[in-house]
Amino acid sequence: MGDVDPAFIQDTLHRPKLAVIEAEGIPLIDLSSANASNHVSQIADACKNWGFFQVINHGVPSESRRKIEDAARKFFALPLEEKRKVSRDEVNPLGYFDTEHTKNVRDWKEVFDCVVPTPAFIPASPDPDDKELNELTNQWPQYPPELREVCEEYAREMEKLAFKLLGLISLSLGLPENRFNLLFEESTNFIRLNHYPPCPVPHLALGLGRHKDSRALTILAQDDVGGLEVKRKTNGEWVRVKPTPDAYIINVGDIIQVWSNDTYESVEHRVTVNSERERFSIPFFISPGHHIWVKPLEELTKGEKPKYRAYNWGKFFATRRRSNFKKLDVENVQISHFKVSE
Ligand SMILES: O=C(O)CCC(=O)C(=O)O
Ligand SMILES: [Fe+2]
Repeated sequence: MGDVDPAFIQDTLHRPKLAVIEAEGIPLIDLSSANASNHVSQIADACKNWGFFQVINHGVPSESRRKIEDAARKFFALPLEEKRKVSRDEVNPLGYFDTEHTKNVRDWKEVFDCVVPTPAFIPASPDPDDKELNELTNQWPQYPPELREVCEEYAREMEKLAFKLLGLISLSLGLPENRFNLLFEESTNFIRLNHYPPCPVPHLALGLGRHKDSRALTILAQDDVGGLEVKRKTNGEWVRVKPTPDAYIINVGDIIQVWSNDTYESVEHRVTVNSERERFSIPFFISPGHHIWVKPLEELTKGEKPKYRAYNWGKFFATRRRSNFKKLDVENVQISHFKVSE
């Protein structure tokens, strides 16, 4: 193991297999208008069977993606002490971070988080009686100077795509296309820049441990290296999402699972690393306003029991944020904690 910090080493059960299984069958949906009549049923099948799909002809200009990818490379190439000037800390959850732990094992990665659009607010504490809000403040590095502008431009493109996808998801659940729109007023959307450096022990560590995304929907740009693995619903096997040039990978997050009363499930995924090539990825997490109470939609629970109690998104976020900062002995707050017993 050489000099590798034992904090990175996964339990035997969670170590990646050496033989990669390519995911056959993760749906690839062509969002160009010529195919519009199929979009809703394609999305319904993808959300039910995989919780993941890829989109092409999505309308996001490739220039906008190239600019943010270039800026991310420039930022992560800076010396550590430069990056640490914009480090996230116990007060500010945004900025640079290289000591993330997922399920208490350290991830082989470094990240930069920013919230867009601004201003965005979250509760000051997890305490339900504390009504104080804090504004989320981005920490922009000095270099590359264009980072802020490219993130803001990229976020505007992501939002357009997000509303297109949320509209299709809503239709696929038998709801009006704009059903979700109001829930995203005063959103807490954020962009994460991920950098996974080459790893000397790729069979023992993970770039990002198995997890589900806690927000509504994730739109991910991955580069051509590959490493994202999805837990296939049919047999629980980890399968690799093959990089498709210019495509976006979309996955349903926990909030859509709750809104849809489990019709669509948030699926576990993880990232493997390799000893030769660094990898970059950029997820955009679409998230409601802090004031939103997340619960199964009434239209979908007529004649059916809601499977979750309502939880306040802002308080959930504040609780996660507090525990994310430290390596914990207890499990992070999860939607399963709000599940109504059968
Ligand atoms: O890097 C990737 O491919 C996935 C990242 C991811 O799942 C996340 O940041 O939540
Ligand atoms: Fe994720």
